Amino acid sequence: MAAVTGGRIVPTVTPKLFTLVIPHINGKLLLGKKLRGFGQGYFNGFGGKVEAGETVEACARRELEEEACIQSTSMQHRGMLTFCFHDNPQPWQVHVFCVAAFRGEPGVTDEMEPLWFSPDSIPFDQMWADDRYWMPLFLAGKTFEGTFHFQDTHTLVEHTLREVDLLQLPAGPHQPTAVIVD
Ligand SMILES: CNc1ncnc2c1ncn2[C@@H]1O[C@H](COP(=O)(O)OP(=O)(O)OP(=O)(O)O)[C@@H](O)[C@H]1O
Repeated sequence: MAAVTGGRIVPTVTPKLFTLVIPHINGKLLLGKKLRGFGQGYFNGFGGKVEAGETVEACARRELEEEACIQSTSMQHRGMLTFCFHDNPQPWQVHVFCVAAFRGEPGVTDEMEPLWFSPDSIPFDQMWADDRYWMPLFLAGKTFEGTFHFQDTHTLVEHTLREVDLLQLPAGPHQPTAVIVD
């Protein structure tokens, strides 16, 4: 993809889309211990890559069901996080959802082991380095946007974070585009 700026053609890289879904009910958070794949061993919300033809919201619902065995009955889009990795030209755009109610009983899957945490026992030392920055806004019911730069995948070197009034979801079903790196 390329953008035209002041008569010059500037190559841009379309971010890869992800979801991150966190039930927050009666003051407690449901997080999952990742049992395999990217971020194995970390506690995180539930989520994953948005598939071709899928909306971001549909991905959030699907991942919650696949990874925690529950179905959201009340979900709110609360954050947009951009992760930039020094060794990867394609940034990740992660849409964070808060689940206020669900059907079913959280259960362990081959990917995640769900556990409830009170706000003062969130295991930040076993979580992604960005989580400790935006989680207070999430817990306070705020809507937020942030960009986090990682070196060597796990080392956070720089970030920006701000509250926003409104977040925009990408319109319609996801249509991945080829990454062009200049
Ligand atoms: C760098 N700092 C980060 N901080 C907080 N959360 C992060 C994160 N980096 C990735 N995440 C989340 O981790 C999940 C990975 O998803 P991931 O398992 O790779 O996707 P998916 O389930 O589609 O893949 P498989 O089908 O298992 O290969 C996904 O929710 C994504 O938002």
